[in-house]
Amino acid sequence: MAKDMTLLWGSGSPPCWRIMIALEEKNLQGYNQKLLSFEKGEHKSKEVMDINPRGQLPAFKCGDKIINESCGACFFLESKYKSQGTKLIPDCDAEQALMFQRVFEVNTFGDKMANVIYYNWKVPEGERHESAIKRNKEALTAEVKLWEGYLQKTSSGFLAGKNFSLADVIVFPAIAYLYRHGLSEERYPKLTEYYKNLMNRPSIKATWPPTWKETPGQDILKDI
Ligand SMILES: N[C@@H](CCC(=O)N[C@@H](CS)C(=O)NCC(=O)O)C(=O)O
Repeated sequence: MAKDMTLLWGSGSPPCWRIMIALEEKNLQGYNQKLLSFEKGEHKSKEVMDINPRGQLPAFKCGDKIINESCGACFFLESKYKSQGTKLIPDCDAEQALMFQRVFEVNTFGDKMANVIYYNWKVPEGERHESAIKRNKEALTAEVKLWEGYLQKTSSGFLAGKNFSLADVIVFPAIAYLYRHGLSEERYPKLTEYYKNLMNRPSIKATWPPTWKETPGQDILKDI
């Protein structure tokens, strides 16, 4: 079953990680996988471009079906293997609505995070401004406070309802990325509790980015 799936991935990439968590949760271990290096430019190789013409990771194939968009791949896996492993879409309307809401909010969250973490990479040297850096940091701070608030309102410890769902599969890697880049554990207690609880979940532990185990993180988000 999992043998006809192929995932080309990069360590630490939240989009790649979410597909790996979904595969674990759906008991789809044993898929073909290849860890590629962003540093070496392997995401621009022919092998990747043949699957993902944007030259981005993840590049994911299930049989002859290509689903590179990480959220799409997670929904596809849940839909195809509904009754296998963890049920990731709640039945209850209210929980399902919240799950969809949180899943698609991750795009805004990701953009705001990238605007801070990758500012120097995205903006050429002559076009950089202290005012833009400050504005991006303020926007990310407001965004992180929003997620801290969401978690204050849930008693389950999950993002959408009583159980672990696609919202957690998809958003957890982005939250972990914040901590990897130096987010204060003290300033966001609920987010930190969520992060620390879920980091021990078997699907998350089994797929923890290998490079994160080997190298220290950065402190770029320490004043967020
Ligand atoms: N929307 C895509 C985004 C994938 C993406 O941004 N991948 C990044 C790594 S996290 C990448 O490959 N960046 C290299 C590049 O764009 O050249 C998804 O969610 O799957």
